Amino acid sequence: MNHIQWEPLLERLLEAVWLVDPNTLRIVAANPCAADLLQLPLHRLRGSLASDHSASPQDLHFWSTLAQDGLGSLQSEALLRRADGQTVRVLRRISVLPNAEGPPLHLVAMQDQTQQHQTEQQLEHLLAELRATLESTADGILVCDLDGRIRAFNRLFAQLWDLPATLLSQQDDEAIHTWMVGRVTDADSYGLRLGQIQRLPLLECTDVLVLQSGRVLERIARPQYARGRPIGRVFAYRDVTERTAIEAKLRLASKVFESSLDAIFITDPQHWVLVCNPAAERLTGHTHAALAQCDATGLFFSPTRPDWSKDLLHQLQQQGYWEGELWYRRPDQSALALLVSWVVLRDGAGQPLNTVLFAKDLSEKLAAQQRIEQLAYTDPLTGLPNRLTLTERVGHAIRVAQRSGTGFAVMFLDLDRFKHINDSLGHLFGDKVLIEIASRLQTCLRQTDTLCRLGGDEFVIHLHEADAAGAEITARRLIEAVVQPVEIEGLYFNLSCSLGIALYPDDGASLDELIRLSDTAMYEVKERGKGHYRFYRPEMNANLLARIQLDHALREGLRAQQFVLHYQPRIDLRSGQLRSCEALLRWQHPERGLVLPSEFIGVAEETGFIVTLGDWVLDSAVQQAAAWLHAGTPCPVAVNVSALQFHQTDWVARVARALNAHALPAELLELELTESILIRDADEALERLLALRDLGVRLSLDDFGTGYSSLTYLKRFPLQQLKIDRCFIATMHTDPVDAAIVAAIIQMGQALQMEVVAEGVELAEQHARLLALGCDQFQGFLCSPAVPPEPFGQFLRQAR
Ligand SMILES: Nc1nc2c(ncn2[C@@H]2O[C@@H]3COP(=O)(O)O[C@H]4[C@@H](O)[C@H](n5cnc6c(=O)[nH]c(N)nc65)O[C@@H]4COP(=O)(O)O[C@H]3[C@H]2O)c(=O)[nH]1
Repeated sequence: MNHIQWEPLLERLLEAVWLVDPNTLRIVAANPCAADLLQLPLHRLRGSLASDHSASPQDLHFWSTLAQDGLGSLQSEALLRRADGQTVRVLRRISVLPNAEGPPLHLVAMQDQTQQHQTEQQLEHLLAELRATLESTADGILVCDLDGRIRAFNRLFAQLWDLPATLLSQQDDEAIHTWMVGRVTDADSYGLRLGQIQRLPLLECTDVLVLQSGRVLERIARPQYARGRPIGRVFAYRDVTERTAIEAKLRLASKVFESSLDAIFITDPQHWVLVCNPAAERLTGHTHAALAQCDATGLFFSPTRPDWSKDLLHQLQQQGYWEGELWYRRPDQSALALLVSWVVLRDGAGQPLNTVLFAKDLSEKLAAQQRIEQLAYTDPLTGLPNRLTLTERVGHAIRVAQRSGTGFAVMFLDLDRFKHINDSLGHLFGDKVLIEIASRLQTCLRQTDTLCRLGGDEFVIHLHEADAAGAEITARRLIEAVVQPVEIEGLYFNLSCSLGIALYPDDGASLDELIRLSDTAMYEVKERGKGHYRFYRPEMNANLLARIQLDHALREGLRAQQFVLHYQPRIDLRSGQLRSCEALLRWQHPERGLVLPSEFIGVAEETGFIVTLGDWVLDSAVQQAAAWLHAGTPCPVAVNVSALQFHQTDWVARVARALNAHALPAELLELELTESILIRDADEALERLLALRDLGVRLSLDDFGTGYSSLTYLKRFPLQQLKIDRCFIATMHTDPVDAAIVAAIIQMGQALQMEVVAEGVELAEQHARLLALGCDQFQGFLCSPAVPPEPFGQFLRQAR
């Protein structure tokens, strides 16, 4: 049967078509496209077995099974062989073509798949390449669509996030996102940021994520575009743990560099400055720009080692570091001492890269050292050597003297009444006086002598190789220097000093002993009127001992009730009537008899025992006045108050207690105060005096004329009485100056409406003059000395 009749029909088809006889599986007709496909002329195609063109065993097998299974509609891929031996992949569709003239035929239509196959292969290749690229990037990549669904990720991503194997195989986006949230340290911020990134598809951003494992990831999120539109997002994760740590270290190093108190210079290997820190600018007084490109070795100098830089270069080369003390001259020409540490930095091959030098300012340390040394050896107020220096120098002098047989003198100098200055004008003023005196004393001495301040107003002088004659000359010079008028803060006044001298080796063999002995000699001067000098004599020690014994005896005496009060009347000058009396202390000593206050008040004041003794006097005098009052012979009693007593904080309360205890009206008690009491802390004194006045006690100023005699406090303080010191009364009838002073005091008292009492009136002549001058009262042997209470009581009764 001829099937070529089909060919005109087949010719029009665009696909390659065969008609195959199902029995013989021979091609009975074909179209030109089929001839082209196999590159065979039609006539050779016709009649050939379909399987002749198969290029794969599967295809041969296909035709053989088709023969057995019969007709059906099939579509499959097949590999054909062309005439030139090349294979061609086709998509083959086989369908049944009914045939009116015989059994149905197989219509085999074939589409050349070569092109498509090539495209697919190229695509696959491209995909493989893309995958390889994805895998070979240095970052972990996660690709998501706009809704956050995961489209791809690479192995590194899985590694960085420690994704477990189960998640890798599951393809569960939600589980992967949850895993990631669970890995970061701050899940809240992570979630917020991710939400923000999702809401803004065009956002490009870089974030740093810290994972709980300690790993630090940098995440770069970029939009993914297709045809100009964002279709998703690519997240690139990079492990920056190490980099972050290095950056943190660098930041720290930079902070240290910037904030270091020590100057730091970084130089090139030839020591040219490249960089320096702010401390270096402060230290040098130059800006960074001015310091850059300076030769660092030229910045410093060493006054003691001119060739220090040679040593530096040698040691840097040999050992890689150098340390030493150098100096820097600042622009204002001041020189700074520095501790410089110089270090060489080398590369891996050992070649010098840079040098770093650290410079620490030593000025404060040096100043502190100097100050410590100064403090250790000098008196901070006057700058004079202190006892330590004196000990060293005298120790040396003793050693020299022992060898050479020479001697030296030690003097103890104490300012007279310095305490008054300190108390009345304040410590700061007192300090200025001491500085002035120290400098005056210094000018009287040779360089080899040592003037040392022991403390307070006490000075010790070591007179180098001086004998008694030399010491005496120097002592006079020193006293003369002290008595010159002093002017401080516009105030002029005079000072004096007492000075004791001890000689080495005659008096003592050690400094301590010589100081003690010269102190004893100085004390002796004080005792005998001050303002002079004395050499130590062995009997002086006995005096000191006597004072210690006296103190002891006084305390014992009070316990044994050996003290008594005597009373001296005060008489109205005009009427001659008894007005009041002064209680005066007496010590009824079992062996020494009646001892007067001049022999013990000084020691009692020195030791502070005067406070106890004064309390006893106050109480006894108040008791006596109360007794006279109750006996119907009232007589006001005046009691002497020492400075130490007055400055007891509860002094007013003590007075009130004594008055209450004996029920004495306050106006029958008079307190005699000295000027020094009022001068010291005048505000406090005024407060106390007002409190005493409020109690009703009369207040009297004793020994007026001998002290400061200041009008200011006479006006300011609530005093009712002024007592003219007896030294003026004693000579007022012979010395016109003293007479004028007495007259002035009386006039002043009258002007201030104060009663004026003259003390120590012994002569009728004195009495007459005082009366003429208008003095109110007198007290003195002319009338009566102080007498025991009984005769005084009698006196009172008679006077009534
Ligand atoms: N040459 C001479 N002297 C006369 C004459 N009239 C009185 N005197 C003496 O002059 C002193 C007057 O006392 P004062 O100036 O307060 O001076 C007193 C007073 O400062 C102090 N004193 C006496 N008793 C006490 C006391 O109880 N407490 C305190 N803190 N000091 C006392 O001792 C100083 C000396 O006291 P006394 O030796 O009792 O000496 C008394 C008295 O006996 C006279 O016509 N000619």
